[in-house]
Amino acid sequence: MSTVAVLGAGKIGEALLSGLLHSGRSADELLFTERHPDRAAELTERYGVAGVEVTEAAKRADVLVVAVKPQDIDPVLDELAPLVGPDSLVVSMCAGLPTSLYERRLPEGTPVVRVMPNTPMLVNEAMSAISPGRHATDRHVRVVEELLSAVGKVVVVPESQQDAVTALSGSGPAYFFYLVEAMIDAGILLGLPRAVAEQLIVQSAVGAAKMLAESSQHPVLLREAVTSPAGTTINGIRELEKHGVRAAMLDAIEAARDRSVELGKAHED
Ligand SMILES: NC(=O)C1=CN([C@@H]2O[C@H](COP(=O)(O)OP(=O)(O)OC[C@H]3O[C@@H](n4cnc5c(N)ncnc54)[C@H](O)[C@@H]3O)[C@@H](O)[C@H]2O)C=CC1
Ligand SMILES: O=C(O)[C@@H]1CCC=N1
Repeated sequence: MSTVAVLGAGKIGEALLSGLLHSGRSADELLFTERHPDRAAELTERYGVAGVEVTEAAKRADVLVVAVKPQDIDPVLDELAPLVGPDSLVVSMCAGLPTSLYERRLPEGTPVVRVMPNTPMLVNEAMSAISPGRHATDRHVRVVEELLSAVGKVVVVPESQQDAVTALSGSGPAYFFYLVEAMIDAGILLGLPRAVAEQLIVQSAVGAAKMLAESSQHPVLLREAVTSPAGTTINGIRELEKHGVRAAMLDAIEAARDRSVELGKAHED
């Protein structure tokens, strides 16, 4: 088994470490770097994974997964440049950052694969989209596919689609959580105890997600099956339409895509 080092163990870095451990990987095959010592100590205590310096991570790991914020990428590239080369494999999970940025800043021929995962990796239900850079071969793509298949589903997409993917599945869980939050508030408005409202909505979300994943029916048909003629649901749908919820979703995801593009542009030469 290959050794994987996560560079920057924040929310997504932790989700990856935790998901890989869940999937049966041993803590000895995982490493991380983290600039905040308290955070590093917390993760080592929680998962038994060693926090190391980037030099050691580059020496010991077969796959280096960059999971710092896009705004923090410059020092990471400076640190990595003398430590990697054509025999390394660098995986970027940073929103917006193109593989060409890494290729420009790292030694010629360094293979880079861009990935957009999401936080359900914590429960082995991630959706990850991967795109090879200029020097990444089919073998590199397979290595990354195999790594991320352990923590969820994986698709390979052209890098030109990564900003859209980031807006849809990278940010997507936040929009579902937001909706759930709003529906729980509605339960409070109607006078239900908070704990009951939470249970009703969370289980409805789990059930709806399972139906989406497991039935072969289109979401429109699943919704129609809940919407009885002259019933309750259609009254609710009319309000959603009046408030432009569908248009709001289109605008929201377009705005997220635009921000991903902007994050990439901030690192153009
Ligand atoms: N949070 C999410 O749902 C998703 C995040 N991403 C991407 O993952 C990356 C990380 O995002 P989050 O985990 O949310 O951010 P975060 O802020 O929680 O984690 C980043 C971590 O990197 C550490 N760090 C920064 N510079 C470092 C350095 N030079 N050396 C070692 N550690 C360093 C920070 O201390 C922090 O713990 C971002 O680029 C984001 O676009 C991608 C998909 C989903
Ligand atoms: O909000 C962000 O920038 C990151 C990327 C996708 C999800 N979270």
